[in-house]
Amino acid sequence: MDRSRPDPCPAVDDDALTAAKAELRSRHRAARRALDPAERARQAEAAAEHLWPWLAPRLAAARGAGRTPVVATVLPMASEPDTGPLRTRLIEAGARVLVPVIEPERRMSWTDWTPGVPVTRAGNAPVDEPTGPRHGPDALTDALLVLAPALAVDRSGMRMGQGGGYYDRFLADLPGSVPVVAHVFARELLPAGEVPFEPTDRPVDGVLTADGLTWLTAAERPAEAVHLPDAQ
Ligand SMILES: Nc1nc2c(c(=O)[nH]1)N(C=O)[C@@H](CNc1ccc(C(=O)N[C@@H](CCC(=O)O)C(=O)O)cc1)CN2
Ligand SMILES: Nc1ncnc2c1ncn2[C@@H]1O[C@H](COP(=O)(O)OP(=O)(O)OP(=O)(O)O)[C@@H](O)[C@H]1O
Repeated sequence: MDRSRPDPCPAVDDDALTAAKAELRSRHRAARRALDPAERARQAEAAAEHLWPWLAPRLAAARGAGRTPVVATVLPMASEPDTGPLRTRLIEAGARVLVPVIEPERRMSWTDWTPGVPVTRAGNAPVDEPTGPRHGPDALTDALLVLAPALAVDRSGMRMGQGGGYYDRFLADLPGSVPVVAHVFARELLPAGEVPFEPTDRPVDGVLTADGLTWLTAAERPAEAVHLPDAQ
């Protein structure tokens, strides 16, 4: 996957960047809080449905080759896009589902999620984490997909998360062969250049919303973003 950064980097100083991120975060958090739970549930089903035509053949191919396909996602906070329907499908398709655990120094490890797995609330963020064995980033070296949380992402692939830098650090070391797709609400997919970024930020390859799966940089697609809601 092409993970080159958009160029040129916007010329903003650190304070302006921090302020721009804070403003964008508070705007998107407020919009998320206003979303009706029934609509959130509908959107979770729709997002899983849109991802499936791309994912299912890859899951089947891995299984056919005797491998257990690995997909990373999250156990969502109440305000985030729900990943429940997708996780259920993944387990039914024989995938291994890994979700993050917060570690010191803003690092993450990964644990297996299965239906009914015991979870505990993270110490310093409102997220649940399975209590089972933890794995380092190597568990995702050959992953089929990393579905990354974000508060907003723009069409150049720059994502803005909750502000901890957890995913930034993780993605910086992830092999470029693993596709990274940001999972957001449709209104959080913004025009290119609207998400402020730092040199440590690494663009995502695609964006999943309830409206479709959008690839931003994959080699087989044109340079500009292409919307493929029903991609096979
Ligand atoms: N579901 C999920 N798990 C995740 C992440 C994430 O973004 N989503 N993370 C990705 O880095 C890490 C946790 N990082 C986090 C860091 C800060 C806040 C935070 O400040 N949250 C706000 C509340 C946001 C809201 O409810 O809308 C807060 O506590 O005020 C949340 C998660 C690892 N696990
Ligand atoms: N690879 C890295 N190494 C060291 N510091 C980093 C790295 N990536 C990001 N940071 C720092 O982490 C802090 C938070 O970054 P940023 O605002 O981009 O987080 P985010 O993308 O919103 O959060 P997350 O990645 O957890 O979803 C910033 O101060 C940033 O400089």
